[in-house]
Amino acid sequence: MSAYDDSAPGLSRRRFLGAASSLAVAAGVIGTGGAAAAESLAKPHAAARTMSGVEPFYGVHQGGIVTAQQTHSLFAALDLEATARADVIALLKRWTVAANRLSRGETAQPLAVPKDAAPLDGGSAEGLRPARLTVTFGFGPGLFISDGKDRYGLASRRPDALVDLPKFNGDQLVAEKCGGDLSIQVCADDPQVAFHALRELLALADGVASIKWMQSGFASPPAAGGTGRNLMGFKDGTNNPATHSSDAMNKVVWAGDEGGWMKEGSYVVVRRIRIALEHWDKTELGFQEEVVGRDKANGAPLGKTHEFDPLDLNAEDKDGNPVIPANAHARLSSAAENDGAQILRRAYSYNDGVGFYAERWPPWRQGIMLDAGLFFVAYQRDPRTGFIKINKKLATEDIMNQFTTHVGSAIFACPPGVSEGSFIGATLFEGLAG
Ligand SMILES: C=CC1=C(C)c2cc3[nH]c(cc4nc(cc5[nH]c(cc1n2)c(C)c5CCC(=O)O)C(CCC(=O)O)=C4C)c(C)c3C=C
Ligand SMILES: [Fe+2]
Repeated sequence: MSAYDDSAPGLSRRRFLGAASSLAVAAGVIGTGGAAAAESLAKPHAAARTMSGVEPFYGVHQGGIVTAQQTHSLFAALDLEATARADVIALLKRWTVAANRLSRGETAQPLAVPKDAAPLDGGSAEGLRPARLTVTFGFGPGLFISDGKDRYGLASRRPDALVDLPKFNGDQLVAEKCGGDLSIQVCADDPQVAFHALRELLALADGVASIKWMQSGFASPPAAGGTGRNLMGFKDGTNNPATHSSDAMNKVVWAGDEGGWMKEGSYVVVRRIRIALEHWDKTELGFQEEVVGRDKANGAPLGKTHEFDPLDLNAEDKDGNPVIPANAHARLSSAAENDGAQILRRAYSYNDGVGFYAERWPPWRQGIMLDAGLFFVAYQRDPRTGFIKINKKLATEDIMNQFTTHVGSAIFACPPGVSEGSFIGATLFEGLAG
């Protein structure tokens, strides 16, 4: 049975209801365990990585960050329409209750309504398994200040680390795929469970916030286990910091005392990066490996044998040239080349069909190209010393830029996890009137 085998004796969403409360109790115990929680969330037993697995919603940290990556993801950014802070808080309370229910395999709201009323849950996940659903909420800069206006009296609580992202060299950002006041990322091992959850959460936002953009993604685990591959065919995620190490996560991912109300939360930067796959697929294998700086088959750093061997950035070939080229992606993104900067990557590949292109120069080619690539998702304790630091270098020097274009971009503060009886983002509003 593979780690994702659905034939394991499991519970459907309906049958699951009875078992959910005892699991929720167990989740509460894990959730108060701090470092232990991070460790157990990051390394689920193989049995838990079935469609029947439940990821607890309540805990010190939000799920979906150090959680072992699910196979499907939907990331949605919303714009706030509410004029009153109380309406925002009420939405966050509704989302909390619903996200907890959904992650346990229940409907977003109880179903009992009369025949002449619309059901409170669309029912598209009825009979499906919980599929390790996680819901991760984020607050964009617009929650704190929008068009210079302090709409909700929260401007003074904007975290210093929640900066507006600078324009990077080569950015081709499309406004419709950028920004947002709030974010919801749902991840699950079943795409229907993920979409159902997102739909229900969006419905609960009616009149308070509306969707601005959405990005779907997929990440398939290899049959033999280990690191998955991106659409370029390379193992992607090898040199991520260890999610099972609470020391590493406290250093790289979770905000500390400096974060104030964000303590135990994290900052997410997302980038929709289109990859010229037609061009890449015609590129010689040896050059592909020089672009990445790693062996395509086994993921080892160039000059090394095994995937997890450390990069030797000083190694030279017999002619004195660096074994890992000066402009290789793995070199330029490494901590050693970025004053120690590190991020936790949790990217998903995307496939959005095809798009038309026309070149305005001889020989005047036009045609259809795949619209596919990487939905890059990076968590960090501080984006200024994380994503921004690393991407400044990549944007100007990375040879991979020949094949990639950043078309979407956003940043969100993902508040700490929720304890039972509280609501997502509660620490932001502590001590404020109303
Ligand atoms: C600013 C951060 C990064 C962007 C943007 C980015 C885009 C991007 N990356 C790949 C594929 C790979 N990336 C790999 C390593 C890697 N990438 C980043 C950062 C960004 N990548 C970091 C910090 C690292 C780790 C560097 C290190 O310490 O060794 C790899 C190698 C395998 C691995 O370690 O994961 C691949 C492959 C693509 C396709 C892409 C945009 C489309
Ligand atoms: Fe990368």
